Amino acid sequence: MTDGITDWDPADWKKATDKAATLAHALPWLKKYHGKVIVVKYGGNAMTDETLKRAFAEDIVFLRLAGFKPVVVHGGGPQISSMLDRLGIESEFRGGLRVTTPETMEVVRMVLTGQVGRELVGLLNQHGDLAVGLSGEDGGLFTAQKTMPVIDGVETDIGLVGEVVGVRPEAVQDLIEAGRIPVVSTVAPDASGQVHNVNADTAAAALAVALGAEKLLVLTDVEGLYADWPNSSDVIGEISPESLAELIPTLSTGMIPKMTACLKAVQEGVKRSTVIDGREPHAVLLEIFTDEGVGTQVVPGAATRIRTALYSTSVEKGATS
Ligand SMILES: Nc1ncnc2c1ncn2[C@@H]1O[C@H](COP(=O)(O)OP(=O)(O)O)[C@@H](O)[C@H]1O
Ligand SMILES: CC(=O)N[C@@H](CCC(=O)OP(=O)(O)O)C(=O)O
Repeated sequence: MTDGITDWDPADWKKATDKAATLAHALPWLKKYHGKVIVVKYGGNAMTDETLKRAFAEDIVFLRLAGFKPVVVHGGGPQISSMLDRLGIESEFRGGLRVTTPETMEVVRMVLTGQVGRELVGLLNQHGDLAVGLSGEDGGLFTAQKTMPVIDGVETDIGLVGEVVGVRPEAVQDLIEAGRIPVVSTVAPDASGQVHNVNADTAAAALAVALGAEKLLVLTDVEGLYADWPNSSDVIGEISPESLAELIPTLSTGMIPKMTACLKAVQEGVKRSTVIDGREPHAVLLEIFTDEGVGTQVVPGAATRIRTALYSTSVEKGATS
């Protein structure tokens, strides 16, 4: 009789050994990032699909349980536009930034802190109640100053839009030290208490600098920075801050604040910033645990490296947003 003795199915054994090999391969990155702060900016355009949102939450909780210190800064541009639309208020962007009247500001604050941030905290907390939401108004986190972007060579008033001029990261640091995952929405008061709408890429960069983050990861809805958008799907894999500074004036739409934020983060001490495609399930883990990385990395001293797109539909998908 052989009761109680079972054999491995060869297919299951192969799966188990593959899993062990994958985990062992992760060791260098686990060592590299253990105890390090990684600021992850989750753009509204990457939040459209429920499966992707759940995969994002899994990645962030994975990083935290693996000993990293992830901090999420979220956007919500499309969600704000959709709410404004429902309320019959038109959305207007100048230089990639939303023209923000006092009425629009009320909607921005409601959607970012009351809807998008809440949803993300809920998704993360399905894995163990680690996430805590806060906004730039909490604990003096951000101080904003009205910004007047130069558009077509002219300083332009676009309303209650701010840039971050001060960060008091203590509230976020307290949460990190308590083992929590901070989830930050980017509404920020100026010195008089008037709340301003701050582009989430800009705010994420300011927070990454203030926290001394190892990395700023920016999730969006394209494979990275296209070298010749919208004509070709060649992606800039790696670029130095100096070369990026030369390129930024030639960029359009949301890529202007995004790449400016990546540049500023690296210029002010973050080791590298990377734009990755949030439409790819588990994009965060893919970026962190691969040699080449994915997306576009801004790294001091890098020679510009251009590669063909990993999937050919990138430009068409990106160009629709
Ligand atoms: N050179 C470029 N490379 C990639 N995307 C670009 C480029 N120029 C403009 N874009 C546009 O920028 C968009 C991303 O910015 P944005 O819509 O603000 O994203 P998010 O909501 O993730 O912050 C892309 O979907 C694409 O349409
Ligand atoms: C000033 C400004 O443009 N603020 C943005 C804030 C949200 C954001 O940045 O969201 P994404 O990351 O999804 O683009 C806005 O109102 O849309």
